[in-house]
Amino acid sequence: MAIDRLSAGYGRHRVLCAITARIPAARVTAIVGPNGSGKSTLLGAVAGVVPAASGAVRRRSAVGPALVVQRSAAADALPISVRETVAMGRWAHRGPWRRLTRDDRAIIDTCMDRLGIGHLAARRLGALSGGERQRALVAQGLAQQADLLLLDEPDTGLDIEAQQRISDALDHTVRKGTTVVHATHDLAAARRADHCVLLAGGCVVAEGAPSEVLAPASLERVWGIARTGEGDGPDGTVL
Ligand SMILES: Nc1ncnc2c1ncn2[C@@H]1O[C@H](COP(=O)(O)OP(=O)(O)OP(=O)(O)O)[C@@H](O)[C@H]1O
Repeated sequence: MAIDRLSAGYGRHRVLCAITARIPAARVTAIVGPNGSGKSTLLGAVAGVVPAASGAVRRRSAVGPALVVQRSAAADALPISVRETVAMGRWAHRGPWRRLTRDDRAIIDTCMDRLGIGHLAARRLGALSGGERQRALVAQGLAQQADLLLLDEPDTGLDIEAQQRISDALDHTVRKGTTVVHATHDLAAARRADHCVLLAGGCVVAEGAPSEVLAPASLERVWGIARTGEGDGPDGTVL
């Protein structure tokens, strides 16, 4: 996927300023940057839910991407079960009546199992813990079987098991050919990605291999701090 001079925002408030980036296919790309740097807006613009003011997102596929929003953005009050939440991932495949096929049901079960939430299928989404809910939203994203999966901070505030489940599920879908792009504050997760885009103030500061993009000089430039790795706290310091 190629993002070419993409500008987008909300009304008159321009957030992204001519973003240009190359997102490698069937790989994991991490979008990093300080709070308010435009990570969610970029994901939204790529997904088409935030309209582009100018520029373009070029993809080979005509199929829309799957977007997994931050769990805080998911409506807790909806009387919807975990299974129904994951099933929504199949709606785009099923037209207005949304009658699920046997294949759809098998995909929904597989996605719940992959995230370790099969036992929660009948529970109400709003009654789950934050980590459980996040896993349900990732399962919904996987159930869409899109070739581009966009995730907004899927790892924030999760325990190690939930993080590992999500990470394993994403690795699996990448091996099957899906392109994954996730926004994160977790530098360790960003370093594990294949590609990294660093944003500040709605602009791309650096793009490329995580080891280069997240080098101490960039971190210092963007956050005003130098993190040299060992002896400087855990690699996964959340910024
Ligand atoms: N729905 C909205 N309406 C108006 N402005 C918005 C909206 N969503 C975000 N913004 C503004 O756009 C800018 C970028 O926000 P965005 O959520 O894209 O940043 P972010 O890098 O994802 O931040 P964070 O790390 O805090 O999640 C901020 O100034 C924010 O206030």
